[in-house]
Amino acid sequence: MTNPSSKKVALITGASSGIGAVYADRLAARGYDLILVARRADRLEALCTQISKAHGIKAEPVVADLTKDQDVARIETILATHGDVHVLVNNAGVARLAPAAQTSANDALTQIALNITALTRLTQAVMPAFVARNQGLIINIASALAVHSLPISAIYSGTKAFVLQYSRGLQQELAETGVKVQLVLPAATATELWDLSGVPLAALNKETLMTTEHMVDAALAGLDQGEMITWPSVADASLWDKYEAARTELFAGTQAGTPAPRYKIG
Ligand SMILES: NC(=O)C1=CN([C@@H]2O[C@H](COP(=O)(O)OP(=O)(O)OC[C@H]3O[C@@H](n4cnc5c(N)ncnc54)[C@H](OP(=O)(O)O)[C@@H]3O)[C@@H](O)[C@H]2O)C=CC1
Ligand SMILES: N[C@@H](C=O)C(=O)O
Repeated sequence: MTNPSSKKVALITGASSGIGAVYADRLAARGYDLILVARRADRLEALCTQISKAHGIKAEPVVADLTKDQDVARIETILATHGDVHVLVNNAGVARLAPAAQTSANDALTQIALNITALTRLTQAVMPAFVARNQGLIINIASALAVHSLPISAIYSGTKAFVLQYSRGLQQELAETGVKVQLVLPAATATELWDLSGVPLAALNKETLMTTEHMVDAALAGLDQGEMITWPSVADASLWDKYEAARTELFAGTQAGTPAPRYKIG
């Protein structure tokens, strides 16, 4: 598939609501044509009409259920062959917040399929074209829960920890190329995700809740400032540096080759 206008295209997953819909608006305002992916065709079509009028760009809805193999394969094909896709926003995600012991296998696998498998497949599909062009941007939406587990978030936190480590690894692999991977770790943001998760939005402390507009604008401001890891709500940026320093020291401590003395072995 080739775009005859050769305009830069951003493909955004989970664009039918919440954070993804605001990314669509903001990237259109920056001049990108859009491919918007989600399951709800009516929402996608309305958004494409509204955004293309507002910003004078082309916006195409692509209906896909990214927990289904054939639907992910269709999006992989677009990413691998389109030629004008310069930005992939891996935003589609789902949370089912409940103790793991009370979570059905289906709910667990849905979170893994969407938050991990689809994100990985789409990233892997677009990377060869980006690397060949030595240009491209992948924005991976993780969560503050990537570094924190609650008694109701074992599976969700696990999926977001994957996004964190996968993105960090890619950043190192691609460091000498023109391909950028931005990892975004939002905290609670006011979206439909909450009511679907089992924890109603109304139950959250409003003071800890960010608007979607603030979240996306902060993430894009971080990107413009050259950040590859963006914590939209964290005021003290040195906290991540300290976390990284402690993590690096811990990893170095594992490279001993013998049991730690406290285990009194041999
Ligand atoms: N809200 C929050 O507090 C936080 C959210 N995040 C992350 O932000 C991202 C966006 O979530 P948010 O905007 O909050 O939530 P929303 O529920 O508003 O948006 C989720 C989007 O994902 C799409 N989606 C869900 N299931 C599928 C599927 N099977 N196939 C394709 N698309 C699907 C939905 O569209 P449709 O139903 O039409 O398919 C929707 O567009 C997620 O990755 C989430 O984990 C991270 C931290 C905090
Ligand atoms: N999606 C939210 C809740 O689980 C989050 O990531 O904070």
